[in-house]
Amino acid sequence: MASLGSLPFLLEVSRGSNSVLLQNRAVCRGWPSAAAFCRASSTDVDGGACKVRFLRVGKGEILVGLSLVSGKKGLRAIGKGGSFEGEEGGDDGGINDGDNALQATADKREKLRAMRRKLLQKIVERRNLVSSLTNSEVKEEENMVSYTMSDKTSNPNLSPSSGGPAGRYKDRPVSDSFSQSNEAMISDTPSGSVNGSFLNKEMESGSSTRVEQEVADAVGLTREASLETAGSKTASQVLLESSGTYDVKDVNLEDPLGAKLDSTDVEHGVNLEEGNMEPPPLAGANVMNVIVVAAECAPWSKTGGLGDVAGALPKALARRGHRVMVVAPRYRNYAEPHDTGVRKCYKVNGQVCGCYIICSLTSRTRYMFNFIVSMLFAVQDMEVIYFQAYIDGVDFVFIDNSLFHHHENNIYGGDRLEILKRMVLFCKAAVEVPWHVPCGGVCYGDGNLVFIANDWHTALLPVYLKAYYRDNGLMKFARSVLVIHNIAHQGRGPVGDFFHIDLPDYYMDLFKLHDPIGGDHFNIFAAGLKTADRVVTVSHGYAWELKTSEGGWGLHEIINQNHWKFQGIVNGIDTKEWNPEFDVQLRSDGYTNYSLATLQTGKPQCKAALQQELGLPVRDNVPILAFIGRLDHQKGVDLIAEAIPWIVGQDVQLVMLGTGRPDLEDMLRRFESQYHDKVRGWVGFSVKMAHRITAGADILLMPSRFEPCGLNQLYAMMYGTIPVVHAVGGLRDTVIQFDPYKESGYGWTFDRAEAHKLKDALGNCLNTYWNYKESWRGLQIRGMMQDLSWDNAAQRYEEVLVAAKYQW
Ligand SMILES: Nc1ncnc2c1ncn2[C@@H]1O[C@H](COP(=O)(O)OP(=O)(O)O[C@H]2O[C@H](CO)[C@@H](O)[C@H](O)[C@H]2O)[C@@H](O)[C@H]1O
Repeated sequence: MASLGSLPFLLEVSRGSNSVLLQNRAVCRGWPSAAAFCRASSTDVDGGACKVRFLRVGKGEILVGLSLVSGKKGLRAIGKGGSFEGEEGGDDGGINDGDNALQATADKREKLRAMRRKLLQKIVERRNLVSSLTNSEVKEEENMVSYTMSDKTSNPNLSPSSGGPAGRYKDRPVSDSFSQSNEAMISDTPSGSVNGSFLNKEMESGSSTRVEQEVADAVGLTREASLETAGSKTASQVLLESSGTYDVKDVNLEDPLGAKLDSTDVEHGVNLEEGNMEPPPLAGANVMNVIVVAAECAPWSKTGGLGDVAGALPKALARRGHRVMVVAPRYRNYAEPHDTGVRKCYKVNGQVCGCYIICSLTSRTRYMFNFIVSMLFAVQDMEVIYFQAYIDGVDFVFIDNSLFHHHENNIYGGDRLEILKRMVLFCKAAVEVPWHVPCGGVCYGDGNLVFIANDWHTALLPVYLKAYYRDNGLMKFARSVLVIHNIAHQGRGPVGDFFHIDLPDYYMDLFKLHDPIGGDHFNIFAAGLKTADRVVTVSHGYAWELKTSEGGWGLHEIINQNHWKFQGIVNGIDTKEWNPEFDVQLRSDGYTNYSLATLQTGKPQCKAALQQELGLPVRDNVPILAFIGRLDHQKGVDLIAEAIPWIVGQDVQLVMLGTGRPDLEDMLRRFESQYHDKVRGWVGFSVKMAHRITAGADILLMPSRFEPCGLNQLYAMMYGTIPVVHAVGGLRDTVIQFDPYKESGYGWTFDRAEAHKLKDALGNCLNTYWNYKESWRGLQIRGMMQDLSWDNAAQRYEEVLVAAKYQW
């Protein structure tokens, strides 16, 4: 029995030759006087000897070692009144570390203390720097706001840089959210970096990498173990924790030291609790490295909802404590990311040598066929350059190659083989990012790693992960999750397309799908669904629909066969980008920000500004109906067209914004010229107008034939705009029908994608708008009060990531 007094301690349970059981390690920290306990899971101790040791990192400078040997399940070590004892067959062998070990550990501890002193010194220096900058920051923020208000540049996303403390962005355009994030970084970060988010990260990591290693050394862990122990914490978190300022309340949360030190550092007089401490990760012990791979990512590239999700979900995952990266193609020269200097070559558009050999071994004819294919489509070594930026807690990595250039307005454009070539290169380059691209000085590595691929464009990633790496004993701990945003697009082609994706012959079956009409074809989504460790879709309603022959678009059987790994999670929204209170698009041209408290004045002002901007009669008492979206069959814009004679017969105004099918674009233009006093059809992609219409309109129409989730109805509700939707997919999940008796619900729904159904629902909606003002206000308030943020969804995603991680 060893007395510990009342000092902080770390209890570490290990088994066999591993000094640390990374996945099943049980750690206990706290004060021995409390009844702290550590329970090792049965897999830790069943049938094997366990060693338990205490590491003390406190002022008393006492180290106590103690061994427990147990062949039984449920080993427990219980601390009571400053002493520890083994239970259930545990044998408290007493202190068994020799003097030498004690001396070595004492040395390490001394090293740690020196590091901590150095670190605290840095914190003091940086804090002083921050306070000296505070005044100038405030001024510069004001400047930036006024600059943005007068901004009349054509790109709605860009406003001139404040040229403020984020000196990195000085003298060049930077999106408003980036300016904000840089400012937030400057004020939030305990170290008070003045160099903008990316430099801040670099600064943190530059020193933290060293410190991490030293900390790991000091407690006898390998570097990998240390990184994995710290889970996916950012370098700054590791730093803070190693400096003892991390107030750990969750017993599952692990850090290399595990010691809670006094928050007031006597030597330097720094009260760390007053600083901007990062709270413990919400993900607890589940923190991991997450890489979201998508063909588009807002605000850099966006054709629709996928861009929004790729821009927002990662931030929510990062807020939970995960180390998160987004990988997207670099379609043009973006302002924020910098060249990492990393260059790699990947083969595209043909067979790899290994594949030729396999083919030649199996069949002479196949060899000949491959040979001809390779003659027709020469194998090319394409060099990619990796760019990187760190914004809002997320690493954004952009893959550069001339194949991607100038495609930001035409991401899925070009002929089938061109798109395929882009996606092959993108997926090949993305899957190796965790090996090659240092983010904040440290690569993600492939342990504790989950990729999140999105739609067919990146559905090759799970396949490459398996075929190139896991089948060959590499990336053994990396997993993949595939998210279905829209099953209608699948990456289909003739079977011969298989020879462009560089996979061994025996992978062909994954891609081959029989179409009742077209016969056998090549299908990328099918292969991704079969290969991914988990599959998610973006609402519960759509998850159900995908399993039906009507909703699965030919993939329902595969989805049903993989039911066990399939799940619906309703999208969230970026409540910073899409929030009437902070929306930067509402700060000029007569628009105004508003909240629930100022809804009664703010929204009418936005409405008047919208009418003014679009040249519609400025009238407060006329409801504005809006449609925003891609002009295609999915979105049901033709149902609005069918209902237009009835619509224009009402005292309403109609505003439609969209791009897509040329015939539907023409239709918008025609409506505008035909009903010029009531209808506006804006053909084009304008983020600014999407925000302004959402704020100024009273009613949003979403007659989608199918809608996996739908984001516009969520944005509408946040802005007090009432949705009228076809109850399908995610629209059914998110828009609850208004009940006038209970005064509940968020809008109107109709059950079939037919024009008369739309008219019925819209008629009821307009009746309420004109005659039941209180009910209308109730609808607005309920909609605005919902928590539609990504935080809930991120938690659900985390469950999926964990399930994937532990799947073998
Ligand atoms: N002309 C235009 N100008 C400016 N902005 C425009 C625009 N047209 C569309 N947008 C914007 O693009 C986004 C569209 O999001 P949606 O979720 O409605 O659609 P999408 O069908 O692309 O996404 C797919 O993926 C998402 C994400 O999972 C699912 O919600 C959805 O159901 C599924 O079809 C919104 O941010 C909208 O404002």
